[in-house]
Amino acid sequence: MITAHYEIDASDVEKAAMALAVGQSVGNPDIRALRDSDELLARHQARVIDIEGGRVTVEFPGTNFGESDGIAHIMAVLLGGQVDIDHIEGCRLVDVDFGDEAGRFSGPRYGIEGIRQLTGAIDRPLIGGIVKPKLGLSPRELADVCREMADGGVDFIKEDEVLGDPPWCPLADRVPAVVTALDGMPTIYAPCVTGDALDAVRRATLAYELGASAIHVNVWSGFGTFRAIREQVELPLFFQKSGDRVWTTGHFAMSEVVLYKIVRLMGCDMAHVGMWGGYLNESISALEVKLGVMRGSWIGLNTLLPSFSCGAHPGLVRDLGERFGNDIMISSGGAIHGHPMGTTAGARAFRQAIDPVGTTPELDVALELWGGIGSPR
Ligand SMILES: O=C(O)[C@H](O)COP(=O)(O)O
Ligand SMILES: [Mg+2]
Repeated sequence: MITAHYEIDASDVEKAAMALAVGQSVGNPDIRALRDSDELLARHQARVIDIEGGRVTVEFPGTNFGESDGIAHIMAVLLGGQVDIDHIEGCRLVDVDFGDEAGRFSGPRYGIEGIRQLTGAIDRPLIGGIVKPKLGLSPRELADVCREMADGGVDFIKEDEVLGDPPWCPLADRVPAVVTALDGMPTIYAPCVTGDALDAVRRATLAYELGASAIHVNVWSGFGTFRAIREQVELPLFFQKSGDRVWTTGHFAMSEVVLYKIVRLMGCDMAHVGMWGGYLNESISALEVKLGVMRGSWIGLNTLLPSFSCGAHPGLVRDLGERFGNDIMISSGGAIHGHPMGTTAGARAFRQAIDPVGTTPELDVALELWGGIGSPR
């Protein structure tokens, strides 16, 4: 059984809730068919079990889900046809208990602990480096950028989400170039393989064969694609959220709790969580809710490492760690490559913000440029 919690906007919430339950299980929300026997309805019709104001809880019988019905099918049931009913003016999927149906999903292969083991970053926030310029680099230049970031001490590198498989920097050429450049270094490298399911899985497999040590996929690939890669490619998987607000805001949407539950269920090991400070300045409470979903104990699954980015700079590092704990990654592109002393210095400044040893000229320059340590709010 799957239990879904909704916030419904309708003049008649009871009618809306019934329309949702019936329409998303047995049939037309208004008209019963001749074959709608009592027995069939008892077995398959979703049940409205609670209504409090606009908050509605609906149970979907487990028998409605076959073993190979993945997240696409489940979401079509939980957040599908109700958007096509006029008298339901808004419907937000606030939370989901996937019940026994969660058992078909494997969750993160590595989790936070696994990522720590792979990188050797055991007891501190991790630092991620994002390749920038996002576009326009040749494989050789991209490899140089990655090497410079690794020299500066980043634990993880991802290509930015707008890098696909262009002819001037194809995946097949750039992955070996970067792998060679990072040879012997502990840094994890995640090429971006965002694409339609077929292409994303093919590209992830190719990246694995060419020696990549992680995989980066944007939300637009679709949740099932993350799961397919998780099952077929034995590498840490990074979820990049840009685009998520299309699904989490508006009259018909899922909450971020649901989003990150799905991301964890699909088997991602690291996920872009948002940012505190920077050009995406989310509230502490909203971030803590997401962190709870990613790092809290949940149905026996491995945890998911939250990656803060979108305007991160060294002046924010200490506060991020103090506020949200060690089990985070802080990822940056702009403030690494925009450091006046260059990319390696930019990466080093982030590391110095975590573990300052001796003099810290790179950090000092960064703090001068982007602001000193101090809470964003
Ligand atoms: O993909 C990301 O996380 C963003 O592009 C962040 O990049 P920035 O550090 O340049 O803001
Ligand atoms: Mg980006």
